[in-house]
Amino acid sequence: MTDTETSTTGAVPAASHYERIGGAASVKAAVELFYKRVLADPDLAPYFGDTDMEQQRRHMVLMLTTVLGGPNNYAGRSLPEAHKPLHIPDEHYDKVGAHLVGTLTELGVPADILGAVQDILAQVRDQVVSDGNRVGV
Ligand code: HEM
Repeated sequence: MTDTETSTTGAVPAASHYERIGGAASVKAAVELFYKRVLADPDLAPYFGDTDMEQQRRHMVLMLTTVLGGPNNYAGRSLPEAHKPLHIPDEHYDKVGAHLVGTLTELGVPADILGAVQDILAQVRDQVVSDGNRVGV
């Protein structure tokens, strides 16, 4: 048995992905690095032209915390509400996903947690991408 599984007595609960990567400080570091990468990407930066990046980072920290099994304090908009008006094509979704996975890889996140994040990226794609032209293009 690994130290991440629940013990047979049930006395030691399994650590969440959130706890295993180092909790709040690690998620905050990951989100900062992630948006640095996104804003340095000329295909993606224009989406964030009118966005308050402080607030954006706060929302993403809370969302990633929840996704990784930490405390659920996310109170932002739903993924479709936030993204459908942006008309994001699959190719830009793929780039954002690659930046997220690349960031987590760079920070040394274990492979099983990376796999779980990739599964979630596949599950929520339809809530984020949409057909049609990008606003302003
Ligand atoms: C799994 C993928 C994604 C997740 C989990 C995610 C998460 C979030 C969250 C939590 C917010 C804040 C919502 C709020 O303010 O209430 C947000 C907003 C935003 N996202 Fe994403 N996002 C994803 C993919 C993308 C992609 C692919 C793009 C662009 C290519 C993008 C562009 C934006 C922009 C521009 C905003 C801010 C909209 C505004 O300023 O009103 N997101 N996203």
